[in-house]
Amino acid sequence: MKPQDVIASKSSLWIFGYGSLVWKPDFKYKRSKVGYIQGYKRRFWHGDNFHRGNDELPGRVVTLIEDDDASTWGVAFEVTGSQVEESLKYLNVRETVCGGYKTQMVDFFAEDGSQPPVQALLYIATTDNPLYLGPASPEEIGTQIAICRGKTGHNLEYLLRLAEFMRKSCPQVEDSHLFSIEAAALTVVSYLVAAQ
Ligand SMILES: N[C@@H](CCC(=O)N[C@@H](CS)C(=O)NCC(=O)O)C(=O)O
Repeated sequence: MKPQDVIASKSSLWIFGYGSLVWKPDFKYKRSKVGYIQGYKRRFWHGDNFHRGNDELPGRVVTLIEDDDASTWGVAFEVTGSQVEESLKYLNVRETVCGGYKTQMVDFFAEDGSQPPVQALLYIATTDNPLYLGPASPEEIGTQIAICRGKTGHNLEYLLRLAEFMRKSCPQVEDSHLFSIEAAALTVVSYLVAAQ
């Protein structure tokens, strides 16, 4: 059986989100927990020519970059029964077909320590992905996000919703990468508004 078939045959599965999934899972799930994964840092280094950008002006969305000293906070969603296949089918289109992400299993640690770590599926866009854009300054990334939009909406919404989630649900986490890009994007927006 292919790994995807093994996963889809499970009666229960945890799916970890760290980007748009934290604020817009858009699939049915039994329960969710805020928590983190170890060994990865979240970076706005993945391009998006569908949801939040297009071929001429690709947007910037997050992916995970391996870093033994880092952890990334987000939300894990438990899907059970028919929700497993339904969520995987939906996410395959949203994440893999439209977004260039691939699946990977990691250990998820719930914030409340209510359970030992559980294996969770996540979607990651690796550096060999044709949409990978790589590192850039907060100002460059913020400017790109401030001016891009795609079929799902503005790239700015993607950024601000993630920043809002981190402030509300993970206030103890200082994500300088995320918040420096947010500040840069809002500065660009203020200039664009003033120039009108
Ligand atoms: N895989 C990450 C990132 C997911 C992500 O942002 N994927 C994009 C695909 S490029 C998406 O679903 N966008 C939908 C949207 O922007 O509303 C997560 O777990 O949240």
